[in-house]
Amino acid sequence: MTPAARYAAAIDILDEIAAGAPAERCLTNWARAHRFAGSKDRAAIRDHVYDVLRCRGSCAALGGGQGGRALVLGLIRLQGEAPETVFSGERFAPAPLSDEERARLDRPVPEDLALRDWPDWLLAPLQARFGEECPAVAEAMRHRAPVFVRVNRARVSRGAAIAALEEDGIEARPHPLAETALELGAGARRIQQSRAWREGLVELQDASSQAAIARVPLVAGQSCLDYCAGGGGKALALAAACHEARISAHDVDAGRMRDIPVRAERAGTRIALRAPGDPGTGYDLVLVDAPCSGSGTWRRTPEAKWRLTPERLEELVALQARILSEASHCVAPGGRLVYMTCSLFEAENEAQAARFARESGFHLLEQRAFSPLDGGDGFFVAQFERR
Ligand SMILES: C[S@@+](CC[C@H](N)C(=O)[O-])C[C@H]1O[C@@H](n2cnc3c(N)ncnc32)[C@H](O)[C@@H]1O
Repeated sequence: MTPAARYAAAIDILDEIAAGAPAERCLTNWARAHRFAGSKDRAAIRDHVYDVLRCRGSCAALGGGQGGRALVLGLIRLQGEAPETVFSGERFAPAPLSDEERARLDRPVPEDLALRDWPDWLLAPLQARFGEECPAVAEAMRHRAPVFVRVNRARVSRGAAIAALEEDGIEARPHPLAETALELGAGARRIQQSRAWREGLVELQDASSQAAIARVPLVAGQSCLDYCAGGGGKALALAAACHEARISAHDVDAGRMRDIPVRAERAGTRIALRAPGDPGTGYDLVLVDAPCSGSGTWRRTPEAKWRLTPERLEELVALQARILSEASHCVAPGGRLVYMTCSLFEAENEAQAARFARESGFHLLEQRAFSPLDGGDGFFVAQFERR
């Protein structure tokens, strides 16, 4: 496909998304209906769609509307390309610009583009949390997130992991957020085909999550419950950090833990699965990686930022409070509870931690928030001790 044809495909897909369909489903359906498109075409189209979703407000302002064509015109302007090279009307390319679209190109570019890419109702929480850094954080959230892997230190050194990735043509360099973190460069898309990944030397995990896990003081012989284990990302990181700890995983939805045994085997470790509603008690450490807005990860899931509503955020805050209360019963006297979210908002982070400390028999020991200005996703970790 020509570059212009890929933009034309992105226009069609963005029209479907604007009509309410989820982006992933639209991309899959498009690929099924266009079998001639190769993997490079599909990757480029996907990048265009996600670049628009990340910057939907500024693309709409620059392109003059919310439809696929206007959004892609806005994206081309944002990227500093000449619109006529894409909107050429040549075979499979988008139709040439109309007079109205052409007239739009002469209008000045608005100055507050980064803030337009953040939902209006969430500007106040962003401002409250980040103050003077708010525009820089909003700007960072408009760009693609780096790809990070966690080196499985139980298996391999950081240097050996870098060498193994290089054998498969994947560039990797250490990232300062965590000793286990490698940021991938060229070849990152091939990570799950690499020997290093297949043999459990590395696992995909954001650098902020790794930095948060590095703060968890799990020691040999202790018992640990990952109360909201999902696919087991945090449980696996804890197991790698402390091979001699006994780690259990629990989730309200057993199906979400389906991959944990396979992932644990690949990593050369063992994680015991608990049935939903039967997490057990008396753990030295309980981790609550709570369901949240996911706002810290919106560079990867930009659709979610336009979908979140004030009502949903309120529901999430209430759910987090409920889960913290449930999980607190699993902690042994004198044990620790660690609360994590991948949110940027105080309501889900500092305010939630302060409320829990006020209302429970737990004492807040420390908390740390990470923002995309640190390099990884937005993330929050708070540690409590049971009195
Ligand atoms: C942020 S995700 C966990 C991600 C996971 N820890 C990882 O690193 O891959 C939150 C998880 O909480 C689970 N969850 C939601 N409500 C819950 C509840 N009441 N009790 C336990 N788990 C719950 C969800 O099913 C979801 O898997």
